[in-house]
Amino acid sequence: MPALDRADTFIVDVPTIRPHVLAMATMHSQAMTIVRLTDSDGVVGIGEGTTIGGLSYGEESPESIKSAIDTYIAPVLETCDLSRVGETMAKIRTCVRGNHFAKCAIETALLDMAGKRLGLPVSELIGGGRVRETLPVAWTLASGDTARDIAEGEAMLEARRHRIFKLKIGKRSVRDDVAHVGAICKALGDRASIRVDVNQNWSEPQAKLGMAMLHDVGCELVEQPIAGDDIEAMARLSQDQAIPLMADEALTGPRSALRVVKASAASVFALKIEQSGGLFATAEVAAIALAADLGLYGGTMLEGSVGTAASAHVFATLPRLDWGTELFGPLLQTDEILAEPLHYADFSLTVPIGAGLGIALDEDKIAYFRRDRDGARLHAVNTGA
Ligand SMILES: O=C(O)C[C@H]1C=CC(=O)O1
Ligand SMILES: [Mn+2]
Repeated sequence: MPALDRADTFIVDVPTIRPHVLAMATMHSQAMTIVRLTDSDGVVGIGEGTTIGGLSYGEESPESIKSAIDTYIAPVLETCDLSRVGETMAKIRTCVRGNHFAKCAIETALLDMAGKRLGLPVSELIGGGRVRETLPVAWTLASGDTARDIAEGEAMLEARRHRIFKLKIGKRSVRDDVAHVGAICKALGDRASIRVDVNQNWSEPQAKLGMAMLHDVGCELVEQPIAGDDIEAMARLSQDQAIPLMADEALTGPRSALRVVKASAASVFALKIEQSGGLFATAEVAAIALAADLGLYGGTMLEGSVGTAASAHVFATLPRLDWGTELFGPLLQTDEILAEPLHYADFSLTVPIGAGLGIALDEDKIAYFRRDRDGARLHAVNTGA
């Protein structure tokens, strides 16, 4: 039986190509907690735990992901047959509550190992297996400046990289935000799909006003306008407003997905592997949405290439992907940590075909960007504020 030989975890900080302005934080770099598991047969698997703006997005931080793995999950792995992914994850769940991002990083690494052992891509080990080779990819316009966002959108269209744009709003007044979205819809809307993400920052009255105004300016979708735990208010908005409401922060795994469906609180689900608690759990969330005839969208926590590849393998198994994906995380970073970058072309990402995740780390880049290599080089700018 393959047992754990080594579990390495390290945080990697890579700068972003420009400030990324969200309602709750402005990012200047991304912090990725990478886990590398090696088993007694020498098989290696990698996974990623990543969030946005330190603790400003969710309940786990890069540091808490690392500490949950090092202190509580690795000792459980030492007692497991690592070739049995489901059994290993079930054992971890009995010892560790919550900590979905950390669990997702581990499950990703175990699936990478399982795929390498079997000679199959991870997408063949999830749900009903792979049904698509490429995924449409949105880009987030979030420079904080309308003219710069329009220029960036034009450049993306010209390069045939993206024709779906998500705008991050919720930081300014509703009217100022809608004016910003309206200007972008006017400039790009006949050639692109324009959506917004409020990241929970509106009250219900603000959301009522904002959603009605956004619909009028040509915006196609509103992601998580209000608090993700206010299912009743999401249901009122979803039923009363013409513009579709997409649930994001409200979805933290299959049970929450069922609650949202039962309340008719959203018409589209943003699927996220980390928020859901892993790749298998994401497939379960998707199954609930499909059974309820909701729209599907492949979301991101702005992971780097490891988490993005893992997400791509899950999204490649979805029979429907009505709203595309936003798996652009690696493109927001100034540098690539893979030996071979993921392939983006023709408005799409190609799902890797090799065994496991089908990717390999560039060890020199990892050595350069590791936070423990030369102290807190980028950490100060990575905490949100
Ligand atoms: O969906 C989120 O809330 C997180 C994220 C996705 C794209 C982006 O720019 O931020
Ligand atoms: Mn979102």
